[in-house]
Amino acid sequence: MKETGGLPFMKNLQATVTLNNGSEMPWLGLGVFRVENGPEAAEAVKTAIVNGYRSIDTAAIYGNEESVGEGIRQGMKAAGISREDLFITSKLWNDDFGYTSGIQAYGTSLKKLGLEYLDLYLLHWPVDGKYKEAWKALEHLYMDGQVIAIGVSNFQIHHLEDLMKDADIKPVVNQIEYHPRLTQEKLLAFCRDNGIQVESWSPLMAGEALEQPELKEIAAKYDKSVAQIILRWNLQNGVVAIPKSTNERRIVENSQVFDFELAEEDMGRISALNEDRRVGPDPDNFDF
Ligand SMILES: NC(=O)C1=CN([C@@H]2O[C@H](COP(=O)(O)OP(=O)(O)OC[C@H]3O[C@@H](n4cnc5c(N)ncnc54)[C@H](OP(=O)(O)O)[C@@H]3O)[C@@H](O)[C@H]2O)C=CC1
Ligand SMILES: O=C1CO[C@H](CO)[C@@H](O)[C@@H]1O
Repeated sequence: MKETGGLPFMKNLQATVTLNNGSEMPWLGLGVFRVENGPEAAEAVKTAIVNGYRSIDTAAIYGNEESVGEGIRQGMKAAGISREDLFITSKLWNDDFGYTSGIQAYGTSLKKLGLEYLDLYLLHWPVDGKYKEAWKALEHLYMDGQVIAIGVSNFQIHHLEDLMKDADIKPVVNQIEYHPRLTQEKLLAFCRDNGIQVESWSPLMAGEALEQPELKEIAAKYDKSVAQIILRWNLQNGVVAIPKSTNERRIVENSQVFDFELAEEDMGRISALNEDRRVGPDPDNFDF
């Protein structure tokens, strides 16, 4: 494989970033939102693991934890790896934001997944008036050794500042919508300054970004697909990415982003596509 001179820390699909609690998280993982609980979810997870993925991102609200667990077991067996080689994330859904309910929901997710622990457990959305109590539940799970790391998702700067005022443990990760149309630079800088790793959801804009003419032009220049260009742009910005696919060819394609490097000029061209445009809900104005 060609050396990526500027980025010696991201050599391949198993390359990890060290989180603020010392644990290691792969730079790239598989997302499984909108994948029904059943053979398709299990197959996608197994396919990803067999093709070298080590990180899987699910959530209680996706309703597919059982099949994701099945895929994990099949994938480990087929790839000849063990649980410690994987990084599994799930998320506490908003309805369970409370101390006792948060702890119980974690147990339910583990049971559905058939796992003894998660590598990362996230608060799914910053539910007003509830996220601090829910965070206490995650802190308990962490202090009790039941989970390797805890973090948040969809938190804006003001949510993070408010949470960290009272928290005993800092979130390791903030998983946010992030793609060339939504670069959230202030939030990224805040997370960087506070040692919180940013992770991108809908990195491909749920598919919408793939027809963008400027991205197509850059893709042609590097002889890569638009998806690969976007994912590489994520990594070079220091952002972990979890693209979703249930198609084997695209699962593999999305993983082939460690053998080339985008020039500064092209990184800038991609970032300049920002329009502060979301494909998902606004963390300051959601009603679920
Ligand atoms: N924390 C949060 O609030 C949220 C978290 N997430 C997480 O982030 C993950 C990724 O986000 P998601 O919204 O799924 O969207 P993505 O941006 O990952 O896009 C997924 C879509 O792009 C298609 N696709 C994937 N790879 C390629 C490719 N190489 N070429 C062409 N098309 C491709 C997929 O279709 P196909 O499967 O047919 O390949 C699918 O339609 C989720 O699955 C979930 O785990 C998502 C939303 C919110
Ligand atoms: O992960 C998720 C996928 O999208 C859903 C609705 O848009 C959200 O509930 C959730 O954040």
